[in-house]
This record gives sequence, C-alpha cells and structure tokens, in this order.
Amino acid sequence: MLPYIAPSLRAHILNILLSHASDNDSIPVESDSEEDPYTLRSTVTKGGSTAVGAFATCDIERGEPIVTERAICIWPQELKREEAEALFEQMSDHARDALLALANVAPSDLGEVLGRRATNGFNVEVPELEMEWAGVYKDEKGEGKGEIRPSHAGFIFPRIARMNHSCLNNADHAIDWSNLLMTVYATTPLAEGQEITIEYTSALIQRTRAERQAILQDSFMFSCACECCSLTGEALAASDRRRKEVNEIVVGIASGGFERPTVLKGFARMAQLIEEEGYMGMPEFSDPGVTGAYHMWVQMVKRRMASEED
Ligand SMILES: C[S@@+](CC[C@H](N)C(=O)[O-])C[C@H]1O[C@@H](n2cnc3c(N)ncnc32)[C@H](O)[C@@H]1O
Repeated sequence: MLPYIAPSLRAHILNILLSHASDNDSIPVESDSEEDPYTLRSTVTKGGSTAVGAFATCDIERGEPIVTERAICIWPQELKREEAEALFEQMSDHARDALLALANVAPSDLGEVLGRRATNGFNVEVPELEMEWAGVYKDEKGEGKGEIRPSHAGFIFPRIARMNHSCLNNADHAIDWSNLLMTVYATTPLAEGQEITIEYTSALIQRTRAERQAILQDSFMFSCACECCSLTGEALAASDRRRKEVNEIVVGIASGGFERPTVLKGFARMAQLIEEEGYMGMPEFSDPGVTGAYHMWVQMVKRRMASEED
C-alpha cells in the first residue's frame, strides 16, 4: 500500500517513484514482520524512564537486511500543529492507529500528532528529478510557477521508528525510491540479544560529545545516553579528540586545498580514527579499494572546479 502523501508533495514523490520504477523490476513488498530478526523490548533510558528498543533475535551478519518497511505517511518537513492534524485526518484508520501507537516525547504544545511526527519522523533528502517539469517548480530566485521544489520530506516508518539512536550505531538505513521502501541493515555483526541502533542524523562522527548532545537535543529533543555519550574521563577525551581530528580532515579535504598525497594521507588517517573509535557508519572506509575511489573522486572534483574557474 502506498503511504499517505501530503498533497503538496504528492506530484513530486509520485514522479520520483515513476522515474525510478524502471531501476527495479522486482515486486515491491515489505518484509514479513514475523520473520524480521529482531523484537521490540523495553529498555531503560539514562533518565530512568522506560522506552522501547529493537533487539536482535538471532545473530545477524554485517550487511544483512534487518527490516524493510514502507512509510505510513510522507509529510512536508516544516509543519505547524494544525497542519499536521489536518493531514492526520486524511490518513486511513490503520495509518492513524500506527502513528498514535508510537512514542511522543515532544513538548506537549506540539500535541499528539505533531509530537509523534517530531519524535519518530525521518527527514529524508528528496532526490532531484532527472527531468524537472518545466514551469512546475520555482527556480532558486523564487521565479516561475508553482511550489519551491522540496529538498526534504518527513517519513514515518512505524517499525523502524522503534529503533533507538547511537553515536556508535550498528545499523544503517537506505531508501529505495523505486518502491518507497526503507531497509535497515547491519553495519557490524550483531549478536542475538544485542540492541540494534541507527544514527538519527549524519556527520556525528565529526562531533564531540557536547556538540552531539546539542544537535540531538535541538533536532530530536532528547539527551543521548548511548555508549559513546556515556563515556567518562580519558575515554571520553580520547573519543572527542578522534572526532575533532576526523572533522579537521573532512573540512580540509572538502576545501579542495590539499595536494594528492595529503588527501591520501587524510583518508588513511580517517580510516584509522574511525576504527579506533569503533564507528562503523562509513563502511567504505574499511575497503582500501573504495578509499582509493574516494581519492579519485576528490581529484575529479578538484579538476572540474579548476576548469570551471579558467
Ligand atoms: C524514534 S523513537 C525510538 C523508539 C523509542 N525509544 C520508543 O520507545 O518508541 C526516538 C526516541 O527514543 C528515545 N531515544 C532514542 N535514542 C536514544 C538515545 N540514544 N538516548 C536516549 N534516548 C533515546 C528518545 O526519547 C527519542 O525521542
């Protein structure tokens, strides 16, 4: 069943779906929840309150899919309380029940609907269309007909939404735009009974604990109690140092100012730092071949920028 798509996003999302459909000729199905290799269990948060998390019911190999699920709704990213409630009213009974069954830790002034959207929504980057419809969207200057092209949309996946965040996550997610299915897969080998965690926002590997806490509080309204944020003393200082250094390397490489050997050294050092940190959210860094490919890509970007400047 297709998710409920807010009217303002409907044309764009359906167009993306159609333009990606030929990439995948398999029948789009969700995985059978009874066969998913995890179960939901209560877990106690640092603050002492009880919350739900997802726990492996068997050993899971690195790279193995854990759950594949279609969203119940796709809403614009920024919504006022009344707008969210109006969209909620248009959803099916099944989708409304699924949304209301989820946790709500948002301030009470957001209400039952927007509060759940804020607690559980995935803000997914919306791909550009291969062929933009002439005149349908405004250009960057805001000129032209219609809406400004949406850059992000808020998806709610009721089962995936039960997975907690960790700054040393052991699973990651990817969306297939040809069928609007999100798959969570293991990025490390998981043992039976282990909690499955994902990363709610990207680039936290470049942030110290204080910075991560501020980002997660600001965007997701919780104080992170993951194993990395629970470190103390020298272990915490070492983790912060590693993440600061990763950030310096990323910023340096992105600035395009490094020579080829420095870029290579930077990637090698980053691979070492993320391994020491125990971070597995960048699997490409465990394969030297891909590290080499990254290097080539950086060089290509540099060359293109240089030729554009000429
Ligand atoms: C998408 S829900 C995850 C499932 C949720 N625990 C539940 O009971 O349904 C997000 C909420 O879970 C809690 N949470 C997730 N990861 C956490 C973490 N690392 N530390 C503390 N709380 C976390 C926060 O309350 C957050 O707002």
